[in-house]
Amino acid sequence: MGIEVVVEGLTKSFGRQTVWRDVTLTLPPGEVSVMLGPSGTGKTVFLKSIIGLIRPERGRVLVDGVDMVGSPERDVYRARKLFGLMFQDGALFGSMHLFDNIAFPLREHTRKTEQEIRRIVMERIDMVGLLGSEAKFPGEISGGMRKRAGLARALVLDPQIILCDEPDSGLDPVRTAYLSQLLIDLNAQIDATMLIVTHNLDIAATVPDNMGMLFRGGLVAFGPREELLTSQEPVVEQFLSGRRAGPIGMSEEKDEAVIAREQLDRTTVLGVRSRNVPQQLEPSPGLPARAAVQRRRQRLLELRDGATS
Ligand SMILES: Nc1ncnc2c1ncn2[C@@H]1O[C@H](COP(=O)(O)OP(=O)(O)OP(=O)(O)O)[C@@H](O)[C@H]1O
Repeated sequence: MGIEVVVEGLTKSFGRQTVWRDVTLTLPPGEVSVMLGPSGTGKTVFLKSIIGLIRPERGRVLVDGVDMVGSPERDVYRARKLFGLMFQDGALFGSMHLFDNIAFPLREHTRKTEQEIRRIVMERIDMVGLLGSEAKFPGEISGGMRKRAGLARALVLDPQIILCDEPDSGLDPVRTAYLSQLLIDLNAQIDATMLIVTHNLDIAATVPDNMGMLFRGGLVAFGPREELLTSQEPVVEQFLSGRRAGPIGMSEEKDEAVIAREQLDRTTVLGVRSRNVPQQLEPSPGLPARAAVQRRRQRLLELRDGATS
């Protein structure tokens, strides 16, 4: 089962620019969470802070007893092995074919034999639907396949926490839909805690158990999908409904084209801008049910009972 990630009072600045202040949230074990937010609000910096690649000035990120912000580098390095990281562009080595790209972390960080490495790599290649493409080079395959290869590489060390930075960037709507299904299928198969940073409202509406939103230097909301998708919070509501009027404006470092594309996304995803909660994706037929669903139900019941007692 995935590991809980507890973020407490996290503040990060670059010089005089505070990216975000006092961010507190918990990624529940094995659940899928999405972090939304206009461009430049610090979503990538947040991911990097969770894995200890960026050290915020204040706060803690607790992972398996290690504070990724304040613990000694050797402890952070050890805890980092619990993570799988999928970068925007797949971050593949152009000179290696897919098999070697995906095998790279195993050859770098373990003493496994080539036979074991082959078994693991082929299993992960199968999981992301790339069987038969292992001898291809990144330059010979589509953007969607490169993303899936990046995901396969993020999976080889059996991560208990998976961080995905804009997994949909550059993908058409159909490929994005396949990717959404793949993320849910992976969660059903490996029960890892997942955090996905995205602008894509289709992913936000159908994939995660929990959603959060960063805006103008802070976390405006984080909670169960049902709450966020029906939220009256002006920033969240505007972002999810795609209206121009509202607190999110041109100052959020977007150009007209980005705004137009995002608005198109939102209209399509949420249908006639209804505030109904879209259905969450289920694992593909033949796969196990997501263990997180039952745990989450229990967790939310306990939260509700705690609030009413
Ligand atoms: N190493 C760095 N040094 C200085 N400033 C940085 C550094 N990394 C990020 N920033 C700044 O922090 C802010 C947040 O950047 P970040 O990439 O996290 O935004 P984002 O929300 O992921 O944006 P996008 O959605 O466009 O990818 C930006 O203003 C960026 O310029």
